[in-house]
Amino acid sequence: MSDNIQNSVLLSTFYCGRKRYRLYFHRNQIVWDNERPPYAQQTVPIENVISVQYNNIETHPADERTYNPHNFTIHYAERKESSIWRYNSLTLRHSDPLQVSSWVKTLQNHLQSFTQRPKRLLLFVNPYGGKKKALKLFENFGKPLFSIAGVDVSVIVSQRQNQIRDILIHHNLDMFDSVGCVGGDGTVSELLNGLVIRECRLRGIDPDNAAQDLPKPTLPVGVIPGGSTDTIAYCLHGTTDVTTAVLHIIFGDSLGLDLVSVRDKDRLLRLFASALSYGYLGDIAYHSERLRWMGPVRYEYCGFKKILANEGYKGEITFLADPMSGNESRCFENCQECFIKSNQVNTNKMEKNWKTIQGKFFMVSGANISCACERSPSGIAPYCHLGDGYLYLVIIHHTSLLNNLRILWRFSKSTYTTDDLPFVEIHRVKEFCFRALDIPSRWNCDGEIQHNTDIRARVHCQLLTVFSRGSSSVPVESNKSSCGLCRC
Ligand SMILES: Nc1ncnc2c1ncn2[C@@H]1O[C@H](COP(=O)(O)OP(=O)(O)OP(=O)(O)O)[C@@H](O)[C@H]1O
Repeated sequence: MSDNIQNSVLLSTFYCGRKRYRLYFHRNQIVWDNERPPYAQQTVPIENVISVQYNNIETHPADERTYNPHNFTIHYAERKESSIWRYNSLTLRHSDPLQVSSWVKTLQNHLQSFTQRPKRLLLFVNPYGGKKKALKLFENFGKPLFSIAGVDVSVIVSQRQNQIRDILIHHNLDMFDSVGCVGGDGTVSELLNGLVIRECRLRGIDPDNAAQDLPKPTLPVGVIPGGSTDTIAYCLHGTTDVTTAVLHIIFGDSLGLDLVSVRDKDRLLRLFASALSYGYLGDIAYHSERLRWMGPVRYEYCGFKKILANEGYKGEITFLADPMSGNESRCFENCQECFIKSNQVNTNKMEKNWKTIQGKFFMVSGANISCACERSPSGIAPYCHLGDGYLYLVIIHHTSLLNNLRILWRFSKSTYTTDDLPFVEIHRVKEFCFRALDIPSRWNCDGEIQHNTDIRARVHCQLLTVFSRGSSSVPVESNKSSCGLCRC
């Protein structure tokens, strides 16, 4: 932002209805206060302003719209509780049109300097996920806000699985400056896989060649929750509130999200953003898919059946470990850990410290983010950051049914810890391999089933740019008491 814009000062008195307000604009803050008691003052930073517009004069719908030179509206967002953002507006009136135009021009100039804000968004809507309400969610909460913000949104409602991925790989996207989706983790997964493969295609890179680095997609991504669990949206925004997610896209602020590639011997199977889980969670994903008609409750039903069965899966895990010493910070807005990584050249100079564990496991998970969601406010890897370049390998050895219930109960608490549970191991890793040694389970990869059991997973630091300001550091206590793990 240029110094001239930065230092501009405005001060006027306006009417809002019958109330008189003194309005200031200085150092990027809009402040208004009542001229008469009660003397309430409100401040809105310019970066929280969505748009500033003249009001229209009410005319016959057939007539051309004319604006009222005496009235204007400041559309802005304010943080309510914890991570939740809400839309608000302030309409002001002045008898002198010059006063109004000076405010409108100055504020609009400031907003134009936010060049990171999206103008032309390609938005995919998955009508099949969650409670099948994604389109309604967009129409009710997304469309009006994007219109106020002046974002031109092109909507594609997906018609089949993997269509989003295919469109992104094969179509010309030059007319868009951003892409987004309304859906659950599976929809986000289609989006990110499509974008990375597209970038490979454009740059002539073979994604199946593990020796080549995967390229970073150029388009930033917006994630609007519309699925069943919405772990990725929750970890990005600290909530699954749709309005909050839409406002995060409109603000245009972004952060780098790590992605993890999953390969078998010959090829790239897929990339994921939240978690890759084998055993208990893999089986839940597999069995619950056929019960989709039950809605999100299918996860509880399958989880309950699987936990009672208490099966164990023999396997071998080999991982490239990193000493986790002292790293118990959580990933919130303005995260220093992620910021440092965004400025670091990825040298991959880590000591090659491979370790192998063989055994019978209840569950093996590679978490790329904390995997927090409404029912598990800390997730399975509370200290995993969005863009730290690490995976958290959570290994739960096969144990008694009672111990399984203990771990599920812990996952549903915001004060999650496993230090006193000898059957749980957590390692911070860059890469891991898994080999099934007897009856195979499946992998649950961002909620999607992956049948190849023998895989190699590697993290790619901040490969995706996502619209988000991060979640608030004030944790929200879960108000649901059911088990958290089976829905992660
Ligand atoms: N039109 C469609 N018809 C059928 N399947 C679709 C369609 N569009 C997308 N899909 C697929 O639907 C599946 C489920 O979508 P999604 O993951 O978004 O919802 P969910 O499983 O209810 O939510 P979550 O993953 O957050 O639990 C994904 O595999 C996605 O690829």
